[in-house]
Amino acid sequence: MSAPNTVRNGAKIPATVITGFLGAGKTTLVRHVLENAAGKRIAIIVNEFGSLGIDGDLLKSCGIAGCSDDDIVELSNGCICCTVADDFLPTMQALLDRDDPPEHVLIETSGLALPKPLIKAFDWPTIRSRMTVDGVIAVVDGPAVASGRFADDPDAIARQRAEDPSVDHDNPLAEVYEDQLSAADLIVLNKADLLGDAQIDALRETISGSVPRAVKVVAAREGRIDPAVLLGLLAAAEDDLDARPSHHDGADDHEHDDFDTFVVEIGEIAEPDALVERLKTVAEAHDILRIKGFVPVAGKPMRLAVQGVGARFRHAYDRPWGPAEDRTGRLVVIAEAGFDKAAIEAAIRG
Ligand SMILES: Nc1nc2c(ncn2[C@@H]2O[C@H](COP(=O)(O)OP(=O)(O)OP(=O)(O)O)[C@@H](O)[C@H]2O)c(=O)[nH]1
Repeated sequence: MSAPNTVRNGAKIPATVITGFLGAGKTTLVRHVLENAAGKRIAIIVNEFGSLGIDGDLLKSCGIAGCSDDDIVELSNGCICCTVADDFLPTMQALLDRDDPPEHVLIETSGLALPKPLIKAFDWPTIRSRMTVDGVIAVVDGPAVASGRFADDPDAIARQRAEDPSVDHDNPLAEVYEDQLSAADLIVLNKADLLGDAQIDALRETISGSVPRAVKVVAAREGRIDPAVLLGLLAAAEDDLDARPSHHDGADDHEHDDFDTFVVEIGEIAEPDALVERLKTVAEAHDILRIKGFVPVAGKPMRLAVQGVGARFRHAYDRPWGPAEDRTGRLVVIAEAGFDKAAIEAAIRG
């Protein structure tokens, strides 16, 4: 009997898990890897919290030679940490069973996903025999950390603990961020273009001091790190789970109900800059974490990709609207739960 086709010379297919909070630059980093893959056959699994597969769509429209739509698998509608058995494992199995299986698998988790349950899945016998986690890369939004986005307020925690001793954090973002960092074999301090040298040094020190073991922290712009480094960490993370503590260790399950998402549909807009100004104002007023999607602009055959992280926005035409696509704009909004959906929707529509 011949050996399974996925195990060549006894080697397992490496997988790299790319984690990091909403908007840190995970898709940007994945794109950089694909653009510099030097012919390596890479499959990508893209997971999103919202119900629209924006990241997968952005990667599919990237036009990179050798990167076909079949190599990009979208797992939308729920964080991968909670859908491991239902979505992730069958997807991985299908990739491995292809006639021409990938040489490397990149998994971009949602910005709210906890990486540990995903790494644990690689310890399951059916996957373990054929794959290994080469490394977990945590992408960090440098300016967001510098602004205290993920910081706990010790006084607030003390007050909450007095009422409920099981309270861990007062800031739900902190818990997700810390879990993502704790799981990492390499931390990419991204958006270095928005930071000064002294800030980068200080952040590197703070981050290094906050993780449970020595992990390299590398500053980057637009996720530009040599793929040979990113895809060659040889960490076998599935063998090393205890070194990656999670706030949810010991818990059977966890919830994402600290955060919520919805989609705003809008018609053709007249002018991109006016929309972006409106979005900035809404994002600030409602403390929105992430807005992203595609919008039709009057008179333009191309669709406008809009990306917002907090109140920082970028927009660019990415590809023409397809003949079968309705020219309806769809923007995914993600924020801490309890926001005023109707007010946000009205303000975005203008
Ligand atoms: N200034 C600056 N912007 C960046 C950098 N890297 C990424 N961005 C921008 O940050 C925004 C979010 O980047 P993405 O790569 O989509 O982030 P993500 O982590 O995949 O986002 P989610 O999947 O929604 O969590 C986009 O507008 C990017 O163009 C960087 O190094 N500098």
